[in-house]
Amino acid sequence: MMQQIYPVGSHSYAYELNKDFHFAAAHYIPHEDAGKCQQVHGHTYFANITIVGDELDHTGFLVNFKIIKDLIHKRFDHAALNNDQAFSDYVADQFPSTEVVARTIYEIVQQYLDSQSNCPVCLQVFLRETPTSYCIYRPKRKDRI
Ligand SMILES: Nc1nc2c(c(=O)[nH]1)N=C([C@H](O)[C@H](O)COP(=O)(O)OP(=O)(O)OP(=O)(O)O)CN2
Ligand SMILES: [Zn+2]
Repeated sequence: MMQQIYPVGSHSYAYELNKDFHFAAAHYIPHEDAGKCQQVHGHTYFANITIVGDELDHTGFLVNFKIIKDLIHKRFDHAALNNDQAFSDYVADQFPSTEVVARTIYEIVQQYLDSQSNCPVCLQVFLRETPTSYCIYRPKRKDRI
């Protein structure tokens, strides 16, 4: 796997953790304006997830790298994204575009982080769909940054 640093906005948290992983998945965009993307096709997605916080947990981790990968990889690797309940063929904001998949990954990760007593925060999800196309999803925050 290529080792690379991805752009992250400045923040004042003490710890910043990044987890990289791949997953292979099929999808289509169910709208005629999506051109060839209307046809079912596959990608080897590359994800980089950035998590920040000020406190470590009982293991000395901000969050376990393995859990972050498993949350996404176990659900989406070798999956047909359009069949996953996170996505819909009827609402554009839920079509499995790079943007929506990146946002969905954020939502899954942050939901897990919300259950942790040391309160880590997912700052952004970088999602590469092809060698020439990627999206960064950064939730809007009023606090800390
Ligand atoms: N804003 C978005 N635009 C497009 C998305 C998307 O998710 N968000 N998706 C697609 C297609 O699904 C396709 O997977 C990617 O398209 P594209 O980058 O055009 O792929 P190519 O490999 O053909 O790119 P080249 O750089 O021309 O080789 C389309 N648009
Ligand atoms: Zn695609």
